[in-house]
Amino acid sequence: MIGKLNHVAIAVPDLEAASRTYRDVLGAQVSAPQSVVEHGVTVVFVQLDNTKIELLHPLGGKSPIQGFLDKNPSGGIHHICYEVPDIIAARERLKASGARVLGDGEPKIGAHGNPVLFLHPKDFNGALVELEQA
Ligand SMILES: CC[C@H](C(=O)O)C(=O)SCCNC(=O)CCNC(=O)[C@H](O)C(C)(C)COP(=O)(O)OP(=O)(O)OC[C@H]1O[C@@H](n2cnc3c(N)ncnc32)[C@H](O)[C@@H]1OP(=O)(O)O
Ligand SMILES: [Co+2]
Repeated sequence: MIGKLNHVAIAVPDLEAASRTYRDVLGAQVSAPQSVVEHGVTVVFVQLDNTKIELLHPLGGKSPIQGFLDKNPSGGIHHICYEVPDIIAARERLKASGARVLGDGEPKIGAHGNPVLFLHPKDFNGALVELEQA
């Protein structure tokens, strides 16, 4: 069911500083910040040869990543995103297996323009999992 690693997301307290680190210290290709209001984050993409890094910062007063940053003020790895060919089929299979699909269970359009869902970290060895139909 899961295919490629689409991205690894890092929640950061200072998006500009994190962007500079990836661009100037690690020599990576870094995008401009992109506000994704529906997801409550501002995101910067770090393009790698074989996957992407998402640098995330809370946007608005109800960001789902604010709690994570409160607990991890220096930031940290927030989630991993796997690609699936059919996100509805994946959702149904996961629900049938007892995994918790977060939110209302309906896919939203993510930062890459594809439908995404999130799975509870407690069901996946403490890792927040995102699925993206690609
Ligand atoms: C721009 C879109 C972009 C894209 O790729 O397209 C994105 O990726 S948007 C990313 C932001 N959106 C989300 O993260 C949506 C899914 N996340 C959530 O629904 C929440 O963050 C949730 C439910 C995972 C955690 O919410 P909250 O922190 O408010 O709840 P708790 O503090 O009660 O946490 C419960 C339990 O889970 C542990 N936890 C929380 N976040 C993480 C995490 N990122 N990785 C691993 N574990 C996490 C937390 O420590 C609690 O554990 P406990 O042992 O009970 O303390
Ligand atoms: Co993501």
